[in-house]
Amino acid sequence: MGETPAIELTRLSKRYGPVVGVESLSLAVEAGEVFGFLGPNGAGKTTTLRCLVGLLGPTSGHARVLGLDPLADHARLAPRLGYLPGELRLYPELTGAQTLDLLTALQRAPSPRRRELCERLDLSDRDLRRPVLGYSRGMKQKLGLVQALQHEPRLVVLDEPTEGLDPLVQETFFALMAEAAGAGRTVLLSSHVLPEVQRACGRVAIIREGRLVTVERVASLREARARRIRVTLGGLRPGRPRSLGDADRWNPRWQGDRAELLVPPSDITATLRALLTLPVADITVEEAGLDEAFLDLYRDPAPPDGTAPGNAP
Ligand SMILES: Nc1ncnc2c1ncn2[C@@H]1O[C@H](COP(=O)(O)OP(=O)(O)OP(=O)(O)O)[C@@H](O)[C@H]1O
Repeated sequence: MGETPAIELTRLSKRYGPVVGVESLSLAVEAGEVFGFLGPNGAGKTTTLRCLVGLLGPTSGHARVLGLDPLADHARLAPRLGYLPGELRLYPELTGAQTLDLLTALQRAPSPRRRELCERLDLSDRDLRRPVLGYSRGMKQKLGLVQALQHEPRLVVLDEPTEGLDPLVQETFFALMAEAAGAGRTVLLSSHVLPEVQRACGRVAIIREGRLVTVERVASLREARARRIRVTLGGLRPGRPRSLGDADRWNPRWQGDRAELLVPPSDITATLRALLTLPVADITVEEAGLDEAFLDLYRDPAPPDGTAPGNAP
């Protein structure tokens, strides 16, 4: 693409004393991408996002955001960056409108989209005149989204953006993401919910225990999903140990004489060959759900050197 990446992490590590937040994370997000950052609880998503927006400094390695250093160039980045933290802390006595004014001042930029966003996210003028102390969780999240997008930033960093939003508002959120992508803005969205990322993002990084597991196009993640084999064996003697021979390495789950196993597509032929040497009464093969493919990635052992395959746009 030739352009400076919107986000560039180079062996970024952040430790909290002895605790690893993230470890040697290298990643590039191109301008105009809607990029997902996916991982289980405690994987290091929030830590990475905080390093990107200049709220945390890395222990080693570095981050470049829109070609700038998030800490040293914070003032230059502020107008071009929108950030929705995972735990939005607001001053309870300020009204919604005062909160947005305060955040506008910190963004050092006008907020041409505020009214439109409030309307689309169903935050009425009456709501905006109330102190946020009385806001529901969903209303706070909507206010958070308005402030993250109101100044039309080049890059939007969203930590678990749909938390607390009802399904109707989630639809508006997805529409906003599609529009941002259409307008050439870059979005980085962290989540532990795969369908959300699948819907909004073109590429996704999967992170676990502070390390990058893989960076994939969402479409490839679908293709790479495991196959589920269900096999029924004939002639098993009660009380005798059950085995699928070589296919036991896929940890079959047994129920009577029937076993179920999840196998990566690359191993499906070899596994079927191994199974067909057994007294098979019945066998079926189908694609596993996308969630299961994703859980497989969560469970895989981390690569020893912190590198990950497929880290190319
Ligand atoms: N301020 C802190 N002090 C000590 N350890 C921390 C701190 N913040 C995060 N950690 C640790 O760093 C690791 C990564 O945490 P982080 O919050 O970045 O993960 P996450 O992927 O955002 O998790 P979640 O999905 O639960 O929000 C965890 O082990 C966490 O306990």
